[in-house]
Parts: sequence; C-alpha cells; structure tokens
Amino acid sequence: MESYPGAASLVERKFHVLVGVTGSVAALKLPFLVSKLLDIPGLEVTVVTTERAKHFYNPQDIPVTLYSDSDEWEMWKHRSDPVLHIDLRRWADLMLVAPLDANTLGKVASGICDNLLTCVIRAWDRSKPLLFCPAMNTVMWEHPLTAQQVDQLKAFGYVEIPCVDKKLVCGDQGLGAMAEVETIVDKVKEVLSQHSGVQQS
Ligand SMILES: CC(C)(CO)[C@@H](O)C(=O)NCCC(=O)N/C=C\S
Repeated sequence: MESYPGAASLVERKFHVLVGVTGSVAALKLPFLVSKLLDIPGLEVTVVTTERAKHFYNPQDIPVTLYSDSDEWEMWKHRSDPVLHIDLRRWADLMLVAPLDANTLGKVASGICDNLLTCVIRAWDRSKPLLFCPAMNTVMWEHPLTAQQVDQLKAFGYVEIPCVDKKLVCGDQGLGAMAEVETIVDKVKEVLSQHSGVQQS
C-alpha cells in the first residue's frame, strides 16, 4: 500500500461495537454475548462496565478490552491526557447496552452521568446506532416510570431490544428478562448490514 494521504481510509477497518453492561443479573450473559458478537466477521468489540455489573461475571471470561470507572481516572491526570469516555464515543460505530438495568435506564433518561458508561452515553453521537436491552424484575418493569424512561430513550433515537417474559432468577414469572443473546446478535447484524450498505453506496 502506497503511503499517500487517505490511504488508511481505503483500508476496510473493523466495525467497532461498544458493549455497555450494567447491574442486572442478566449481566451473567456477558461472556456468551461477547463471544457471539466476535463470531460476526469484521467486528471489533470493547466493553464498558459499571461497578455493580462486575458482580455478575468474571473478567477473565471477557476476551476483549474491558473498561471500568477507574480506567477513566487512571488515564486522565493532566490536561493533555486522553478523556476515556470521549475517546470511546469516537471509537465506537455502534453501542449496545446489554443488560440495561433499571438504575442506568433512569440515569440515561434524565441525563445523569456519574460513571464511565453513562458518560459515554451522555456524549453519544446520535447519528450512530445505540441499542439497549432492558432487564429488571417484573415489578420494576411494570412501574410506570419504566415505560416513560424507555420512551424517552426511543425519543433520543436509541433502539430498544425488548425484554421477554420468563421465570426470573428470583422466582417471579413475567416480563423483565433480557432478550435472548441470539435476538440481540441478530439485531446487531441487521444494523451492521444497513451500515455496510451505506459504505457500499
Ligand atoms: C438472568 C436471566 C438472563 C436468566 O434467564 C433472566 O432471568 C434475566 O434476564 N433476568 C433479568 C431480570 C432481572 O434482572 N431480575 C432481577 C431480579 S428477579
């Protein structure tokens, strides 16, 4: 490859998927979700976790870069240092928040950004797709706040991958279970095909 200006732009870089994970018990599916995303050719995956989500998975089961709040503060000590949540919003072509727990849903709907994940979302470039997978106990899902907040996120242009009706880990039966990983991956593929369509045009 000649080293003329713009040469790099001619090389098909990978499609960058940023996975956000929050503190629903559905976060136990993160290793499976990441591995199925990595099966999609041309994808590069990075994960941003909240502190509460860490309770549900083992970081050794996540074979990609995994950022959490301390990374932001380790990285920024002086004015010239990179700002991680801004670097991540630039790096990502698509964001997938799976699971989106009730706490982070509320924060995103009202613009609270008190951790790395909510800062990336608050800074998100809304011309890029942001998919979210709500997951919470049925009685939380049925609280009137939830529909208001989900509608607010859809009004921002974010795409809901709806929760499903299941027997939940606490024994309750009903809506609130995160969409199946296969459903989530199919949705990412669908958006990806639209995106690559744009690239071909
Ligand atoms: C964990 C999994 C994926 C097992 O199939 C499913 O139950 C689920 O998505 N639960 C999320 C709902 C939740 O956070 N419940 C919290 C209290 S009941």
